[in-house]
Amino acid sequence: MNTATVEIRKGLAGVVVDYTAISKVNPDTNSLLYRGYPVQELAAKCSFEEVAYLLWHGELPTQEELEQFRAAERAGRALDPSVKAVIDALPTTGHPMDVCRTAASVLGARHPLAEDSSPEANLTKAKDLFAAFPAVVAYDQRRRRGQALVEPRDDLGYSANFLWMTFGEEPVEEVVEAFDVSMILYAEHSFNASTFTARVVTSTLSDLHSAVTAAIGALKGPLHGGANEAVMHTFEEIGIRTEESLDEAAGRAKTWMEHALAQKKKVMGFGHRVYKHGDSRVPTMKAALDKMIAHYGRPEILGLYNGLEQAMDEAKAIKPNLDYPAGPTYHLMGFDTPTFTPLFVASRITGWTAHIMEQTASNSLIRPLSEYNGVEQRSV
Ligand SMILES: CC(=O)SCCNC(=O)CCNC(=O)[C@H](O)C(C)(C)COP(=O)(O)OP(=O)(O)OC[C@H]1O[C@@H](n2cnc3c(N)ncnc32)[C@H](O)[C@@H]1OP(=O)(O)O
Ligand SMILES: O=C([O-])CC(=O)C(=O)O
Repeated sequence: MNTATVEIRKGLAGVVVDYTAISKVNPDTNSLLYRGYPVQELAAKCSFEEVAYLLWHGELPTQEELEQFRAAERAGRALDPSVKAVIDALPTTGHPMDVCRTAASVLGARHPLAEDSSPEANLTKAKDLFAAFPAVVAYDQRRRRGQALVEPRDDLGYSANFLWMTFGEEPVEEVVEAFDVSMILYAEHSFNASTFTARVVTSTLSDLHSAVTAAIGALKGPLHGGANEAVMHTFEEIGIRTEESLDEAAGRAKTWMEHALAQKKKVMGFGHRVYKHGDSRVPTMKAALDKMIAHYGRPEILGLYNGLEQAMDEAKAIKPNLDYPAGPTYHLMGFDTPTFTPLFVASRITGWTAHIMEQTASNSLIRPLSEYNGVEQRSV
């Protein structure tokens, strides 16, 4: 084919690849629906467990279904000793996302339904991963701090137990609510890079854990999930000074941003492939961040947040994405910066596995074309 007649869509930008009934991202109205429900409404009225159930089943659970699901989730929370042994064998100098990727793979290799990709088996495996992952993320942060494993508590909900296993202290309700909101907002976002990766792997008729393991690899990068960690590195580079006023912090952040943009730097936590007028999830996540700033009494964090946002808006009119308010929220809660993207993994397991099941139900091998632009045919 003549190159002049071929339209190359780098990064598949603007290309519609398939149907999905799981979520609808509408950049014109800045809206995001999970199975028809606005995500803001789900964040205000539902628990993360209910939202996970909705993503997999297409409907919110009845009270009885929720109780059954919660009981199964609580029964699957303990860290599998073989997964713990593998984590313990990994260096603490490596990135926690490598630990997540390895843990997903080990959980797959040990699952009794590993090679069964029937709808029932995939649903079971999705729910098992959902239940098992908080222990992986929580334990990995603890071991890096030289702390021992904290066993799960089955009298706590998903988010309260996650915080309990991470910090070994019963969290206050306000913090649990903000964390739960972040899990709901991170759960699903149509054909983003990691979900698409999971669908590509699934399209070869490979298994669910292989698809999730690959998706974790895709999420790690700073152009995708790794941006929540990168946002905190920006805050740290500017310098977090607890004694500083909101205005002083905002001033320093603005100066930092002006300098960064003058050097043509990409600042993580801003911009989005689909949303060009702001990310639908940011107002809800920012409200959760505001509550945490008030709860922990940290106005300087708001100063840094506002300063960067204003300077970016004035210079390039580029808006923050979900990772921007999520990063400082997790920081205030006490998570170590490299743990932020693993928190995203724990949440996005729901969306990924819903897409894996959707892809399986209506499969076609994903195999696009490329246009060759190397040297013309020649002889050895
Ligand atoms: C949960 C999530 O995964 S949300 C995304 C998280 N990722 C980030 O926060 C990483 C930072 N952001 C980015 O790199 C980009 O905005 C992306 C990758 C998310 C989307 O990018 P694309 O749709 O491919 O747009 P692209 O990167 O081409 O940017 C268009 C223009 O805006 C600029 N731009 C976009 N984002 C940023 C940014 N964060 N900082 C500075 N400039 C930016 C680009 O430099 C480019 O400018 P130019 O036309 O003068 O060259
Ligand atoms: O949709 C995207 O490209 C990235 C994103 O916001 C997400 O995965 O949540």
